[in-house]
Amino acid sequence: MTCRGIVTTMIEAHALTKNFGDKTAVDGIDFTIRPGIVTGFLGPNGAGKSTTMRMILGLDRPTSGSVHVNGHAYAASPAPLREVGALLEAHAIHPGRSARDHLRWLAASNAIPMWRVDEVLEVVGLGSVARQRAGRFSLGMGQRLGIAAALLGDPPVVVLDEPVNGLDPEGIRWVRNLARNLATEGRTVMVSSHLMSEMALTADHLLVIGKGRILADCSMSDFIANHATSYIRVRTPEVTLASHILSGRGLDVSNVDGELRIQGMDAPGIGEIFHSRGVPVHELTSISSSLEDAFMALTADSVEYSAHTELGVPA
Ligand SMILES: Nc1ncnc2c1ncn2[C@@H]1O[C@H](COP(=O)(O)OP(=O)(O)OP(=O)(O)O)[C@@H](O)[C@H]1O
Repeated sequence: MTCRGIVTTMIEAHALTKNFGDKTAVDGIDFTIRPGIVTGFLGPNGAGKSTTMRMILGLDRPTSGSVHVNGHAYAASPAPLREVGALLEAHAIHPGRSARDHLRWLAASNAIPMWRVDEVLEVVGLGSVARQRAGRFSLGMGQRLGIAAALLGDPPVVVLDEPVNGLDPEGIRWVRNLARNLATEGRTVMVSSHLMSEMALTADHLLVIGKGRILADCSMSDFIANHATSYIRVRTPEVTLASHILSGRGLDVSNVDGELRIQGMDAPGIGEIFHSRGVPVHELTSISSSLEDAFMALTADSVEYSAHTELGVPA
């Protein structure tokens, strides 16, 4: 599949805000989504991801601020499906219509040639069920059909809201590869998720949102370097001696509430040193905090519905 669109297309938001009554869903955010990479839009439930994407697509009107695709509001686009392809969480497909007819109807209303319908049905793996009624489709098949609709106009910008929802592992891998291929072709690709583990495998750049605000806007590699930590935890009654010995070996040692956290050597190496110096060790554990942990820590204050409130005790 080739990208016939403009390869410099970007999505740019300035002070983008959306209130629903007295609820602020999106709170004055600024961001730029660039072409040629996959940007992961990550946040816990209720963070404002869908509302932001709906504003990008002109389906919700910002309360204030703006979001532009290729320099203009998307709602003003003369050929919307050729400019932005989108998969939203709740996509309306007439249950009695076949997958093929659904796409043909979309194609006709966007002046897209009919041969493109069969092409995208093959791309998403629905070629063999193209004439079946969409109402009988599984959640995963429905997602594939939604993605087919997003790709129909061969758009330079692709926005996918939680695309792996309902997909089996093979489908998840397929979406991941698809997003990466679309970016490699020079398209602007924005993918939302509430799963850090998924984004870690898909995104080049991360935009983390919590309670309507941007919490991080950085490359995936910077996020990993800054947030994914690993160290060796040591508990010993000889804290001062142990710390002195390890620091003398050039290791990075910190004392956190009486436990030593050591970076620069693995657990067996540290154990050997303590053994040779006769230092008693009560615990020697290799700790690695995952990206999921880092994401949870970053968004901990922004989670709307958390499960750690005890019954009867208000949060
Ligand atoms: N039409 C609406 N009316 C009132 N409140 C809304 C409306 N749409 C969204 N909200 C609220 O705005 C906030 C952001 O919702 P949004 O759906 O954008 O979050 P999200 O990050 O996409 O979450 P999820 O992953 O659960 O879909 C939530 O508190 C939500 O309840």
